[in-house]
Amino acid sequence: MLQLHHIHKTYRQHTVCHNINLTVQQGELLAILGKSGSGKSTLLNVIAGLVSADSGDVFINQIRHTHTPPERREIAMMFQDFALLPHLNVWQNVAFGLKMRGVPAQQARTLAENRLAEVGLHNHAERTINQLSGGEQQRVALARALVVEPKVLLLDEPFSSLDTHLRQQLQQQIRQLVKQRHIPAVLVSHDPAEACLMADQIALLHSGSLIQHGTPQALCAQPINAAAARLLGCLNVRDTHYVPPTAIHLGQGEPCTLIQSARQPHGWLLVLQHPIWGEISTLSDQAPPNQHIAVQIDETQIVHFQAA
Ligand SMILES: Nc1ncnc2c1ncn2[C@@H]1O[C@H](COP(=O)(O)OP(=O)(O)OP(=O)(O)O)[C@@H](O)[C@H]1O
Repeated sequence: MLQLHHIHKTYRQHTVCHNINLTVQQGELLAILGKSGSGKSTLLNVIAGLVSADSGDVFINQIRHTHTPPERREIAMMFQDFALLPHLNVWQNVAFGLKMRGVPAQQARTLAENRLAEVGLHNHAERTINQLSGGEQQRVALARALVVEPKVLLLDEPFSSLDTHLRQQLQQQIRQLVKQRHIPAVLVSHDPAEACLMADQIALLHSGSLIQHGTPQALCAQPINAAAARLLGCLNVRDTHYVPPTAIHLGQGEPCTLIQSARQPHGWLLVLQHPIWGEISTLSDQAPPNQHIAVQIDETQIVHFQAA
């Protein structure tokens, strides 16, 4: 289990982590969502020991690691840019961390090959890194992260350079491995869809503060304020309220002007001008009419944000 207690960090007078408290259980993946500069990487680096917090504590499996050097925290990190060593082949890259820990060469090779098999790369062990695609390189990075049997897995936007298909494959694979290995994992992301797909819980960071924390379903149903709703990628967000697309029904109620329609994989995304609620977006399984459409909003599903 990973626990953060009252983590606080400032750079000069600028607070980048403001009294952060979080717990990630074994086999659970926590996604940290926030805008650029909100403090996501700083928090990850505090967990890894690469940055010292001004105050607060990091616990791994109930043991305080606040002042443990990074190499003794038993944490594995995966980054956006893979950080593989080009002069070593695939299995040597995976075995590198074991070699540094003094594991005998043959044993390190066997363990590396087992991890490569786990990520579907057992036939690529002898290749050089530049003979691999981006997705394969990222799976080598995953095998390398897991081979040292880490107590915590940290993922700093590891999918941003992959195409949609590879990204989905690796997202699923990481989720499965975190469950199988029963380790806590923390994923830093800008992408609400990725966070909702992968995470058991999401923490929303805004200017260094944790503004909301919970399951993806709970957060999307009741975002605490407009900033939280926007971070979650919700449509129909105003500073005072949020209308979930599911609260909007087509075919009766107020006539609305159709501003825009776009075909999506799961139907039509419509943007409408409603006489009371202003611009709203909804999904429809039917092709929209030309200019006007009747819309009813189910007011019971409107979430009103707390006053700031
Ligand atoms: N070593 C440093 N010295 C001074 N300021 C820093 C340092 N590292 C980060 N910062 C500042 O702290 C703030 C948070 O940075 P951080 O990298 O944690 O944000 P982030 O949410 O990960 O951003 P991004 O999504 O762009 O990677 C930023 O304003 C950044 O400029």
